[in-house]
Amino acid sequence: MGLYGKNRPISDSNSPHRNKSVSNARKTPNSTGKKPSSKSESDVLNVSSQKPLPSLSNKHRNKANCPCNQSLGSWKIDCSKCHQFWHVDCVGLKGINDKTINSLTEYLCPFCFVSPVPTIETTVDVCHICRNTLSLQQTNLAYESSTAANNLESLSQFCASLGSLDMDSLTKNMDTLSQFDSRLKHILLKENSLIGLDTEIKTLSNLLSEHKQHNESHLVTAASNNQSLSTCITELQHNIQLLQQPLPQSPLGSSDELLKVISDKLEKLCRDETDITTSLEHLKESLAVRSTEHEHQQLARPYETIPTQSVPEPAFPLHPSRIPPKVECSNPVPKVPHRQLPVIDSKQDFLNQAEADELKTFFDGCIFNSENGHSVTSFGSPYQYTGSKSSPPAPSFPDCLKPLLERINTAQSDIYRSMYPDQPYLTVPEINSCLVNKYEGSESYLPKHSDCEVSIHPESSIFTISLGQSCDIKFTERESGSVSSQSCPDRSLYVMSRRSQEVFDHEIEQGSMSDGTRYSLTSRCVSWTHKNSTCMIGDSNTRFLRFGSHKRGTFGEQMPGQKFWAPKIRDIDPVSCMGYSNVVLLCGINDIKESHVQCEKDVADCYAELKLKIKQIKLLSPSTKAVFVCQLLPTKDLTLNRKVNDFNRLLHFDLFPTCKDVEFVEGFNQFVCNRVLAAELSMHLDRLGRFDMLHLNRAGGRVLAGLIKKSIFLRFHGGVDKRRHTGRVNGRLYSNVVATRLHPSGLVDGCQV
Ligand SMILES: O=C(O)CCC(=O)C(=O)O
Ligand SMILES: [Fe+2]
Repeated sequence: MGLYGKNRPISDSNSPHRNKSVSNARKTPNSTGKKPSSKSESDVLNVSSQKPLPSLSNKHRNKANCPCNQSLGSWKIDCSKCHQFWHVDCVGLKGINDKTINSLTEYLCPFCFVSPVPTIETTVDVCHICRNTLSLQQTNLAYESSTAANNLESLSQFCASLGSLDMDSLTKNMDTLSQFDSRLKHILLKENSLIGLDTEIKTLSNLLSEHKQHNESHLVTAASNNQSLSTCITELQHNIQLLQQPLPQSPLGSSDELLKVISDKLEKLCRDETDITTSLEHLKESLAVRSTEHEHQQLARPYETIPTQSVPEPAFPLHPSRIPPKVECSNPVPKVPHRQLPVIDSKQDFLNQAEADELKTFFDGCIFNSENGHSVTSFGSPYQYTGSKSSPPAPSFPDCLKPLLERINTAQSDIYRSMYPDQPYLTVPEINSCLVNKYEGSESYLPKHSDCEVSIHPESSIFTISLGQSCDIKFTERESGSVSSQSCPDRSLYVMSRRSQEVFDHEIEQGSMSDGTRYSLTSRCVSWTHKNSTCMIGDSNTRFLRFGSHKRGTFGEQMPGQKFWAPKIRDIDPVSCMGYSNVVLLCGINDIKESHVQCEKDVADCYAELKLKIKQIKLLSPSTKAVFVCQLLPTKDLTLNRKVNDFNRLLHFDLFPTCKDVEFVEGFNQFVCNRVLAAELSMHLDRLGRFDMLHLNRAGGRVLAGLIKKSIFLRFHGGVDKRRHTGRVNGRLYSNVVATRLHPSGLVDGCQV
């Protein structure tokens, strides 16, 4: 076989048999002279005998011409068996280069290729293309008939049962059912919109009665509106009750009667709804006039005291559409002292001479990768830092470094325990990585930088041991530009905190070293899970939240962190957040609980204090990616709940839309609005089993922990910020604390924990 390619071009125009059409060579099977089979050909093949079968006898073909009989001008390939030439395009080899085709040792053309599926038996001279196709058809047919046979029995059973059906009554029943179904849908739709309307009316009439006390001028219209509205509401409620009553039991077949009862009630409801909507419009108009006038008065108006045990009605007449005014923080944000030292500890002669000599000899034999002004190698967990040109491999700690690592970990533990003496259950961040820098001669240097990498544990100290030639390391406070330095003689140690990296840069200037070699060994606690590091600051409701690596009861290894106690907003210490990727704040209830917080403006002041803290955190800790704020949880005290509502509304309408990288802790709304859930999650107050609706119990703590964890991980998994300056914040609808009313048992119901 071969190919007519560039070297052997044969175009159809060059072909000696160009004018001989292949189809001319075709013969009907009978004309081939072969003996016809006993069955007729169309019987065997199950094909129409009208057209001649595409049989191709070898003898009649013009083998130099492609059977397509067209001059396509493409290369040709010949069949190994029948030696018929074909255009490469005609046999589906278009695009394959001539080299590949020439390298084929065998090629069977469509006439000679026999499909691997069994071909049909025939004595007729049928070309293989047709045989293959027909054979496939036959196989399919066989399969389909066997499937049909299998299904035949169940089909015949079904047909038999169809015969015994009373089609008339079936059609009737179906009609009735579909009518019933569409009317039911209608009722459900109406009921939902009516419930919504009912709530809106209640809110508006509460607002109205509130306004009545302060403004008499519009009282007449409003009062008459209110009166007609009240009548309508009573009607509406009556009708809804009627609808909710069990419908009369009807004997089979009287579904039409049932439907009539329902649709009568429905019609009545619709009429009432129209009346109410009209009255509502009037009411809204008269309220709109006055709400502007009273905005400022309202902010300064003291909250009325609502007795906890005797008020059956909702305590929150506030409507979410009343967006609170923007709360301005004094600008610029007052500075918080960062309280960080560039070096928290240092020791001369940290290593003895023998230890130092052993290490120097070891490092002299190591391969270092070139960086700006110096070179590096590393051991333990890999430490990757911004601006690095090389990613040196990090083999495990060599034996000569192990005793040193142990000493450093003891020092780390001492520093950590002294910082958090009251949290002995916390796991000390383990120093697991050592980066060795090699400086050779006076030309070498270390560029200005800070070790504020996300992979370093925020509570890890950073230990640097110097070996060989001494030098000075220079620290610059970023904000003020003030400079200090630390001398690093042979065998000495200096320690920096991770927090200080948020405010200081360090460097070794060119010329600070004389000739000779200096090695520095910098050890840290490093892991990629530290990108989730979280600083939690909160009141007593955070008491059951624990960081640590235990599977149950802690946030686990994937979310390392530290908890800080802040009963009031003023106790939030922005310094504790430094270096953490996430900050979670759950604080404020004890502030608004204070007796001097008497009106909406006082609540706004508490909120402004929180907003200021958040701004300070962001200034002090550039590494912090997001501050997550928890809404305040409602309490058993109805008056306090009004303040809770006002505070939360400011979070929604002021904090989240105006402060970048401030996030919700997701899921709080369900958390506080589900009465059963809320009761289960709050502490028991007394022996009677009444709930302390201010504090979460252990289960409540677990739910809260779950919500916090979910919010943090959601953010990392591409949560999309869809903030809008409307009733929706971050794509979520703002919702008030659930309306509080007395439970029949006498316990306050509805708002919780
Ligand atoms: O060589 C030193 O003393 C400092 C090393 C250092 O700052 C670093 O590796 O990040
Ligand atoms: Fe550094």
